[in-house]
Amino acid sequence: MTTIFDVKNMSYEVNGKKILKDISFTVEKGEFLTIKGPSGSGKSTLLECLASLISPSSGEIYYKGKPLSAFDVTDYRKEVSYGFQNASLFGETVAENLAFPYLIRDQEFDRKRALELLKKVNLSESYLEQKVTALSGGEKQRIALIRNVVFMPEVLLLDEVTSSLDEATRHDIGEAIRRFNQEEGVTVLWVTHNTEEIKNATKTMEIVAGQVEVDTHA
Ligand SMILES: Nc1ncnc2c1ncn2[C@@H]1O[C@H](COP(=O)(O)OP(=O)(O)OP(=O)(O)O)[C@@H](O)[C@H]1O
Repeated sequence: MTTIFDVKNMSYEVNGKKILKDISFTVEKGEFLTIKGPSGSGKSTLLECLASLISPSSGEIYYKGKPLSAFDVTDYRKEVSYGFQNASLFGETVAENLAFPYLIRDQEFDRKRALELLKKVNLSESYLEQKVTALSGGEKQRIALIRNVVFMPEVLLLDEVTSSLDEATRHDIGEAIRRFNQEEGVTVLWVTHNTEEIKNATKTMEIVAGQVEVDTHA
């Protein structure tokens, strides 16, 4: 088994207040972990640390055995992709957004791959040429999700990506995430409170008073 994350005695402190208190846990390759906890408990803070957007105040996060601080951030982001609520799209069209991952890799846009991904989140091919300003919130969220997996990452970190959406859209996105995990082996860490979404997980983590409690689903 490959250990993806090994979090060792990590704390995160802001303005003298300890949000995460000396937490330790591991995440193995292919796991589907959901993270829950009361508002303000530190769920986003934890994901932001794992995404290398912020640094822990103390302790260390190892990614595949190497401390996060030793990685080049650009290389790291290619492997560990981060999606959040109300993710913003840019440019004019959906195609521009899905072409962006190719642009930063100096590669030619693969239209076929883009169409295949649209299908995975239940959107028709015509969406490729749609203007981003014409999309609904749920459509934007689906495009943002597939933009994260144009080049399949090793890890998907997701922060409440479905919380403002209706049940049907939620289901579509949840199903796509489940498939990325089961069919493509992506390791998923997903902040969500939705019981349907939690059911797909192999583990649930709860953050309570700065500590993590892990429940391995039997
Ligand atoms: N940059 C910051 N400056 C001040 N306080 C911060 C900062 N970042 C986080 N916090 C505080 O840390 C705590 C944890 O925030 P975080 O966003 O991680 O919680 P959360 O569990 O994701 O909450 P929610 O479910 O409401 O999104 C909160 O009390 C928040 O106000």
